[in-house]
Amino acid sequence: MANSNLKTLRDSAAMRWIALLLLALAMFCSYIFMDILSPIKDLMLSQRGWDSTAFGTMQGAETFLNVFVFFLIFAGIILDKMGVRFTALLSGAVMLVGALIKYYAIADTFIGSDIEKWFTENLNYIPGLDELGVSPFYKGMPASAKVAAIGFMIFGCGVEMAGITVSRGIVKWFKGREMALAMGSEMALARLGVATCMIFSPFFAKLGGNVSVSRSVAFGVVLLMIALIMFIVYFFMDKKLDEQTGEAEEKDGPFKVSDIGQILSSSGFWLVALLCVLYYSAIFPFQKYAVNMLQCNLHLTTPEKGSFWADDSVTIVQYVIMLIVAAAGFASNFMKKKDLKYAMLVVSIISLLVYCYMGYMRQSAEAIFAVFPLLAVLITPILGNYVDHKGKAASMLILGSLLLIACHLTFAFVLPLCGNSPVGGVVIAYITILVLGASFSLVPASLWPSVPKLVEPKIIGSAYALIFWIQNIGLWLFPLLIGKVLEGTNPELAAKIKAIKETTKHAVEAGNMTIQEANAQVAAVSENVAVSYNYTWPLVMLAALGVAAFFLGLLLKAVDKKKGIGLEEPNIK
Ligand SMILES: NCCCC[C@H](N)C(=O)NCC(=O)O
Repeated sequence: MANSNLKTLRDSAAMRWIALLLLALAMFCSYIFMDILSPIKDLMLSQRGWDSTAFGTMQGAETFLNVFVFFLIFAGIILDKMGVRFTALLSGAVMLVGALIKYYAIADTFIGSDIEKWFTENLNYIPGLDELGVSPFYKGMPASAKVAAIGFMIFGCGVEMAGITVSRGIVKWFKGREMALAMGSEMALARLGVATCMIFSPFFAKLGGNVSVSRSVAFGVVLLMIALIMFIVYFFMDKKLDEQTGEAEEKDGPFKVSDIGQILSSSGFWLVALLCVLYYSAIFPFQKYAVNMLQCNLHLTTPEKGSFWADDSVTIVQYVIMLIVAAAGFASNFMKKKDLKYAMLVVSIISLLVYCYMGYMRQSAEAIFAVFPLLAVLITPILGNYVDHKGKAASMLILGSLLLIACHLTFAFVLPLCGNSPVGGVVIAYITILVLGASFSLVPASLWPSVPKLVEPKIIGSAYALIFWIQNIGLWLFPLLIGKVLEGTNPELAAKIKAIKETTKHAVEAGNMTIQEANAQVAAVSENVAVSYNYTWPLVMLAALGVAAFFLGLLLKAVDKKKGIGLEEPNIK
């Protein structure tokens, strides 16, 4: 047994935070790749001949192996059996392999290749899965979308494995210290990754005036190489720590698969897992539709080409301002002097207001929505710090759910009333998105650091994996449900497209119209339809998830009090 008085790497604050930085930077890069195609859906449709179904099916493939082949469960077992550093390297490599496959699918060299031919003719039907409606491929899906889906499935395994590994790694280095602050900081950087992706993916795709979607994916691949390097450096730090501690955690009670039963028998675990799936299902799937929801409600008018606000350099300036918001807000957590702390916060808040103003002037739904992860960047570490020193994690989960309900109901019932008031509409949208961002800080900052209080250290990896698995079911299901509710409650829009397709088809057949004219008319109607959806019912459905999460939060607080789990207690005593 190692001498517990020995000074180890994690006793040094600098070393602990360097370890965190390595893990968090790797997650920052991974979150950028995760959404790399989301902001360039229109380009995928025009450059690669995909349609919305192909795009949605490819995006949904991310969770496929995790949910239906139980990869996440295996990932948890691998993590608990093999330890953090091995699993970190493995997840980094798996992410990179998946990303390279996706890159190849999108690259110009794929077009006209034998592989494209093969995939066009094959992989149309997966017996069993088609009947269940969960197949990641379908007949008529473009070959590039099929191969991209395969790559994204593999990447999805890697990124979720990385997620649980990083959480486990943070517990290893920070337990009994600033654990929630560390987790909050890691998540803050991940949120910055999402905001970075929203801005830079379209930027790279359109760089220099010629459109290349593969350039965006290549940018993501380079970042994943950097993520792997971060994990390699972390490997050596983690090894050194284990040499110093004699791997005490692992040796005191080696992990057995049967230990998982212990997790499943904990009522606290189930409440946290259910709360997690309900809450995150109302956030991540919403994120995929939010830009379109804003376009439908706010009737934004893009600035004229060539005008100041339409210039690419404004995008870069806005991103730099975003970095100032994040850096000043984050640094304020570490300022010992009160004056300096408040000065940093003021800088951060003023920069946030400037950012919002620019988003309004650019009339860009993407830029307006990019403020969502931004507030989370700013306050997740602050809330993590609060959990470390004051506790109240269960209460924060309840408050986060309440804010979620309020925001989705505002989007559903208040925003549609603002369509004719451009300034009022954007102001309400910003306030609601910022409050949602606050909710998205409250819940993650209190939920993830609570898991180590529910299970023994040797099974933390499996506990995180089980929660992620349950969460992934929601992340797979709810984007589909939102789409279905949206189509079901806006039948006139689908009818409009059907009608124009039929009218133009007849006109072409009768020789009254050229195919080009017909396509232009269909495109014009589709463009108009795309910004005309009424989002009320999908948003009510998401608010209902918030209501269920709210009641689970109340129950969790009661169970915590009865069983003395300590969720309301601070991490640092
Ligand atoms: N697009 C999938 C996102 C996966 C998120 C991951 N399982 C998770 O919950 N991470 C923690 C977080 O708050 O982002």
